[in-house]
Formats: sequence, structure tokens, C-alpha cells
Amino acid sequence: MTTDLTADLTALAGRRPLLVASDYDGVLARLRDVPGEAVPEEWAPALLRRLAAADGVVVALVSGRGVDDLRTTSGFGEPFRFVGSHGAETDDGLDPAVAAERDLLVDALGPLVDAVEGARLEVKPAAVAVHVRTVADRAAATALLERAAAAAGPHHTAKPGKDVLELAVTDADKGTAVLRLAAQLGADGVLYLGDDLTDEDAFTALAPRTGSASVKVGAGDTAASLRVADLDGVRDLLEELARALGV
Ligand SMILES: O=P(O)(O)OC[C@H]1O[C@H](O[C@H]2O[C@H](CO)[C@@H](O)[C@H](O)[C@H]2O)[C@H](O)[C@@H](O)[C@@H]1O
Repeated sequence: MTTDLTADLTALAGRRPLLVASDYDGVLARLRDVPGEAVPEEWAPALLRRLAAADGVVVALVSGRGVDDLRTTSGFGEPFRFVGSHGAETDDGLDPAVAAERDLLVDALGPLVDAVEGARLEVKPAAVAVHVRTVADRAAATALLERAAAAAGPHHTAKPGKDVLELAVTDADKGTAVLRLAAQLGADGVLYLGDDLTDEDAFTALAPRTGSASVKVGAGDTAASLRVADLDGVRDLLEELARALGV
């Protein structure tokens, strides 16, 4: 882990174009029992706008959520870029054939989820997510996730997260998506922030890329180059970047 956060942010601030990409849940919004209630932290909209106002800086939201859900729940719009469904979906949309395959997953997993009190099935553009945050019986929660993975079968991509198991129709991941967006923008610098297992794909993808830094939010093993403890740490880091950018 790099400990000199200020030096890394100052170096990043000197690169243009600069892509500042952030995961949403657990980074810009506190985790809640109901996904639709996970609104951004009070400071987040204005601070992200400040960053995006800097010349040559693009701010992107990169989430496991579908893009429409991400826009609605976050309230974010212009001037941000959006990458949803763990990279399967961009501002340009999603392959329609993917929805039919996802509906087969809904048919297979719906009855399993309905049988466990407190569990919920989230239907996303390119995946379904089995949520167990509100399942009081933790053994039943674990068993449900195992049953869901088995029922989905090996031809779907399992993405475990915080009290959630997502079964995805595509093999997209956040690492490939962030590298693709960086290439589209011709980015000389990239900063990525994330808190969950699916963000490790982005941390790993960026590790060998010159001019890139990644930030793990919270505890746990990580391939990220930097770490902050929590969402207040995210705010402080982005404030410091804004100051370094002169905005
Ligand atoms: O990639 P992210 O932006 O971090 O999205 C990951 C998943 O976030 C949501 O689930 C998580 O947050 C919920 C709201 O706080 C919480 O209830 C749940 O336990 C968390 O796993 C979202 O619902 C999923 O679709 C995203 O994949």
C-alpha cells in the first residue's frame, strides 16, 4: 500500500485527461437495507460536480446497479458518465438479447427467494441479485445464496458482494469497463474508488497502468494502491483532489 496519499493525488492532478471513476454503493452512498433508499452522502453531488468542472477531468459512476437504477437512486445526471451492471451497460445501453436470458434466471431463482423470509430478488438489466441483508436467520441466508448459485449454473457469472449474490448473464467486469472508458477518453490519469469484491477487478486492472491510482474504502485484502477507512475518508480524499486540481 502507498501511504503518501497527498503525493499520489498531486501527481494525478497534473495528468490530463484525468478520469475520476467511483463505485456507488458503499463509497458515495451508505449501505441501507433497501437498495432504493441508498441515496448519496450529502457532500457527494456538489463535490463530484466540482471535480467534473476542472478542465480535462471526467467523472464516472461505475456500479453493479443498472444505469437507470443508478441514475434514479443517486439523482446524478449530467455531466457524469455512467457504467452500470458491473460494466455490461454504458450510457449507450445494453444488448437486448441479454434481457431474455436474464428472465430465465428470474424464473429459476424467484421461487427460491420467495421461500426465505426477508430475502429479496433484484431484477437488473443484465443480472439478478439475491439480497439477504434483511434475512434474520443467517444460516438460511447462506443456504439461499448457495442454492441460488447452484440453480443458476456455471454458464452465468457469480459476483458475490455485501449481503448479495449477483448472477450475471455476461462476463463483464468493472476492470475491463474502466480500462475501456479510459481508452475512449485517451486518459493520461485514472483514479478509481471502490469498497466491494467486484471493485477488485478495477483495482487489479489499473495496477500496472502508469498514471493510475486506486482506493479501497474500508478494511480487507485488496489490490488497491491506497486505502481510506470509510465514506468520510472518501469525502476528505476527493476534497484534497479538488484542491490539487484548483477547483
Ligand atoms: O457496484 P456498487 O455501486 O457498489 O453496487 C453494488 C450493489 O449495490 C446494491 O447493493 C448493495 O447496496 C444496497 C443498498 O445499500 C444493500 O442493501 C445491499 O446489501 C448491498 O449489496 C445494489 O442493490 C446492487 O444491485 C449492486 O450490485
